[in-house]
Amino acid sequence: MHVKESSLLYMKSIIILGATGSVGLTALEALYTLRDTHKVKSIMVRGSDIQKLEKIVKAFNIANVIVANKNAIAQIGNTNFDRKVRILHETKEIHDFLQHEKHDICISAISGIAGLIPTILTMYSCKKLIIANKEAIICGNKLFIEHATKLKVEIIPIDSEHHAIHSILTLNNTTNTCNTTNVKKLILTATGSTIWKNKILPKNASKDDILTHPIWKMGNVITVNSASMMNKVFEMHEASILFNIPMQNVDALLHPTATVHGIVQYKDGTSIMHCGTPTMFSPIIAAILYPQKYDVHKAQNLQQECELIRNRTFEFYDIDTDLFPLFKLARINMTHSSIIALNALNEFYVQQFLDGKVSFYEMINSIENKFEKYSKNTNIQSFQDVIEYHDSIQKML
Ligand SMILES: NC(=O)C1=CN([C@@H]2O[C@H](COP(=O)(O)OP(=O)(O)OC[C@H]3O[C@@H](n4cnc5c(N)ncnc54)[C@H](OP(=O)(O)O)[C@@H]3O)[C@@H](O)[C@H]2O)C=CC1
Ligand SMILES: CC(=O)[C@@H](O)[C@H](O)COP(=O)(O)O
Ligand SMILES: [Mn+2]
Repeated sequence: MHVKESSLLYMKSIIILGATGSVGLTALEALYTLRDTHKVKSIMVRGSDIQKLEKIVKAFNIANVIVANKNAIAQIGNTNFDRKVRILHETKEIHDFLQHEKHDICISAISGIAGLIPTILTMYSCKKLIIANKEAIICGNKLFIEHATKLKVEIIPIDSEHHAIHSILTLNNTTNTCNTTNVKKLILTATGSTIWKNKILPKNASKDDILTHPIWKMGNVITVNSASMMNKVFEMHEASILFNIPMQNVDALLHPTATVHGIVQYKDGTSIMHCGTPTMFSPIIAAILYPQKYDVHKAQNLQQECELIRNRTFEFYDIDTDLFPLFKLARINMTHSSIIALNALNEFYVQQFLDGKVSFYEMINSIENKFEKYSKNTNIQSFQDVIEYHDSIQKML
């Protein structure tokens, strides 16, 4: 047998949920680097840009393409998809496929609660979950972790701060068990986006201000969430759920350069900080290869990482709630249903903002005011309950 053939036998198969997005494209970039050992077999998208989709499918020779938005299917008829590509668009066939088609690794990178059910279903057939989709984690909450535990799915976070914390908590082992025994606090860093950089009060913030991030190039929704600081509120819950640490022991500090991504403070008064160039390439490739380590010199674009801390000043500040009123919500005790309500309100008003229907300031005020009204304690026992509760909140808006 030729060497090439024998290595094919060990090719790891990948499914990317949200392959056309910012995280999805970076994941594809990482997987291109690993193309001798990893094969992108399936992807799921909404179908917003069929030409982009077509390019990806061709470049990676992808076998299965799930398109969630049925209206996009009509456009696919006019494109050059190879006839061998299987295109799935009916809800039942999508669900069956996700639940039963075997993949070695799932990269969950759909934005919003729309990623919850696909991620949950994939856990039946794929045992390594690399996840960026924080809304799925916080809305699924303890049900999400119980589901993964029951199905023996290994979860590896790639949200940059959670990747940092995960790297610290697994420093002394290779089994993906996070050691939190002597942990006092988990601290996430926040850039503050342009709001902090240019000290713009929310009242004066324009759409251009908000959609230009000084550090990260991301999808629109998370870019807005970053500027409103809702991203950090979500991420604190995400950390609490993933690492099984009470919210009182999770904190965030403003750190404008995003050189340090996460800090673990121990009971003995010492802390470990995790630094890295602000690019999602690092968490993604680390998670794909975990527990093996990636050799940074293999990737041209990460050479600078060696220079990361030379002549640097590391600044950390408390998060100012005059600039970021929504950060007050990080200090409120939330039930499972109130987190779902908060996400539902946020998804609704962020979309209104992106559609030009409300200003950034109105968006923030609406989320804050409506949260008081809609955050009732409702019993959530299943993923179905999560989706129904989310939908019921959005119907009232
Ligand atoms: N961007 C980043 O650097 C980071 C992102 N995250 C998190 O990762 C997730 C993805 O973020 P990001 O990549 O920025 O988002 P993008 O908006 O750039 O991409 C979203 C992706 O999800 C797909 N999608 C959207 N809705 C649906 C749906 N209903 N069904 C199927 N697919 C859908 C989109 O398909 P289509 O293109 O066809 O619309 C696209 O592929 C979010 O939860 C975000 O908070 C976390 C850390 C960093
Ligand atoms: C890359 C990543 O992980 C984002 O979630 C990032 O954290 C957004 O930046 P903010 O710190 O500005 O929210
Ligand atoms: Mn993050």
